[in-house]
Amino acid sequence: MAITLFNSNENSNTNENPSLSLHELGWKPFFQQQLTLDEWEDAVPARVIGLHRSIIVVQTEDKRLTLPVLPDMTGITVGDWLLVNHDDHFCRLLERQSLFARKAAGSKVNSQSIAANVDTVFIVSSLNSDFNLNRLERFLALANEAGAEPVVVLTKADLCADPQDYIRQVQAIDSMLMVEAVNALDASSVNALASWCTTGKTVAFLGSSGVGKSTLVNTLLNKAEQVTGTIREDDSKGRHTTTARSLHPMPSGSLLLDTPGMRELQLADCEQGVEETFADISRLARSCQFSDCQHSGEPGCAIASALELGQLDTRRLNNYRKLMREQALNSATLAQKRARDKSLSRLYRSVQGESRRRKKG
Ligand SMILES: Nc1nc2c(ncn2[C@@H]2O[C@H](COP(=O)(O)OP(=O)(O)OP(=O)(O)O)[C@@H](O)[C@H]2O)c(=O)[nH]1
Ligand SMILES: [Zn+2]
Repeated sequence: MAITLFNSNENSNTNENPSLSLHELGWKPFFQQQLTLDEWEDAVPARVIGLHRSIIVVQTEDKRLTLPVLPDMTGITVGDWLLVNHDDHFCRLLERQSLFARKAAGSKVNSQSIAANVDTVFIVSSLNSDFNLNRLERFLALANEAGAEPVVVLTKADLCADPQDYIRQVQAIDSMLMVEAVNALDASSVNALASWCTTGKTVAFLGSSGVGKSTLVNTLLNKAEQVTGTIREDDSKGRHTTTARSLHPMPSGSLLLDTPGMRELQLADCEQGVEETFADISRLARSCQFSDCQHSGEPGCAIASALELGQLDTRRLNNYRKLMREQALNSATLAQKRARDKSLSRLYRSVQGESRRRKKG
């Protein structure tokens, strides 16, 4: 996804941008209740709106600040709420209401935060040969794992003979799921998303390449043309280009969280997200006669009878099994890698210790 930034120079601790109220920045009782009375006196809430290699750009109720990234600030990501004291120094990170994270293998960082405090994630799929229920379920599992409300947006409705048929297919996944079919190029059609894009709501987009995410965003931003997502940024070391990872206010009052990391999200350590996405199957499994039922021909299998009665789709059951296997496999690979890194560093330490002892001796 490539969109235009509001302000390419984010490196000035000035009051150059219009002030936004805390509510407009996405502040809610969930964050408010985390503050002590002392903290209210000594600090102000600040939302992370931009993230670059060595600086974090935050917006308080009355100013924009750039903070240097200090060691105790690692893991902070765009969308986070921080407390900043009256000298503009970082105090602490507030607990997140939702978090998209990439489970990265490695000895130091096991999980990389990608986007925090997203209220609604639009899962975008186009109404053409790209339409794929299995893929939608995969994105739903990611949204559920993150704790963000998913809304399915079916684009290219103008090119589709029967969008209603696709809407029905998506609703068959989960009757409570919100689904909208739109022409992403047409503002009046995209207006169907207005109720999720109200003041102070943070929204993000997930979906494969070419499904119309940038088009949707540009329509929401009232932009006629699209500009690429890299920005020029001034910092103390001079001018250089970085990848945008930012939160942008939109004309509707909502905040668009746009970060390239959303593309690389994988199903790993995601069991809860998958279970939530397939809650109907977990529910059925609980009423199988045997508590360890494998649903492969055992007597009294509730899943087998739901399949027989047409209450459960074979496709959906297969995809559930596939995504469970996939997330377990990815998690196992991560665990192995972590264990390997750990034992390697133990080995290095013991070798170092040994050679030191030899030198001494
Ligand atoms: N007719 C029609 N064309 C659309 C619609 N949505 C997107 N398109 C076209 O589909 C193409 C791809 O759209 P993009 O918005 O670039 O897709 P994207 O999801 O941002 O793709 P990436 O940047 O690769 O992730 C563009 O040519 C759009 O003009 C729609 O609702 N109707
Ligand atoms: Zn069973």
